[in-house]
Amino acid sequence: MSRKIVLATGNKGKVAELSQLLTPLNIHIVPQSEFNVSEVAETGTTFVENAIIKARYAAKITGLPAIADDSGLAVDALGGAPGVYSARYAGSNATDSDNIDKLLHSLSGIAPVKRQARFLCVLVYMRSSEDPTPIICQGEWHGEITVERSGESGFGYDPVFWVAQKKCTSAQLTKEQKNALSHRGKALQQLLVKLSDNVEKAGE
Ligand SMILES: O=c1nc[nH]c2c1ncn2[C@H]1C[C@H](O)[C@@H](COP(=O)(O)OP(=O)(O)OP(=O)(O)O)O1
Ligand SMILES: [Mg+2]
Repeated sequence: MSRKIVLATGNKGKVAELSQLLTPLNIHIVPQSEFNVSEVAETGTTFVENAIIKARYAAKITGLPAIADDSGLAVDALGGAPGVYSARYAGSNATDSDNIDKLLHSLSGIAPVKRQARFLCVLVYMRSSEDPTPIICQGEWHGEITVERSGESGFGYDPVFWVAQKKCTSAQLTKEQKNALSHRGKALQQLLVKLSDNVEKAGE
């Protein structure tokens, strides 16, 4: 019998990437939108804290185990900004496009060789809202910020994240290609290993 886990994110792009990679497990991943879980304030100063806040909240509302993703973009020339504030870079109601505009503006005049950045992703699995030992996995993906947008796939900052290995932006990769390289894909590979142990044990 497959076990249900709630995916504690309101981001459809994340849901698409995470559910694809979780398919091999004998678990039923349900996005939190199906339970009307509202947005929770991300008050932490680290990705780890924010991922725990989101997982704990979804687990509490649904009574199910939860997986949360907190992620963002760290740009070297900006001292690691926008970092944990990536989703709110251009303000609390900012769209992805607003955030990209602000990023390109902040980097205007910065030479291509000085535009290194990395995506960071923390995934947290909590068996319940009171789980004292959540499983925490992290992934990183290095790239450079372009001077203009290219590509329509993915979400967030993908249209301006240059992937040297593929000579295109991450918004020009297929979902499979992005998952094979990305911060989220790497964190999820680790989580899959730890989760398959855990879910098998819990399901016995
Ligand atoms: O693969 C990615 N490709 C492009 N951009 C990305 C990626 N991964 C994270 N990002 C950006 C989007 C957002 O500006 C921030 C995440 O913010 P973050 O709070 O974790 O997610 P969110 O608010 O969109 O949804 P939720 O909190 O419900 O999971 O980093
Ligand atoms: Mg968020």
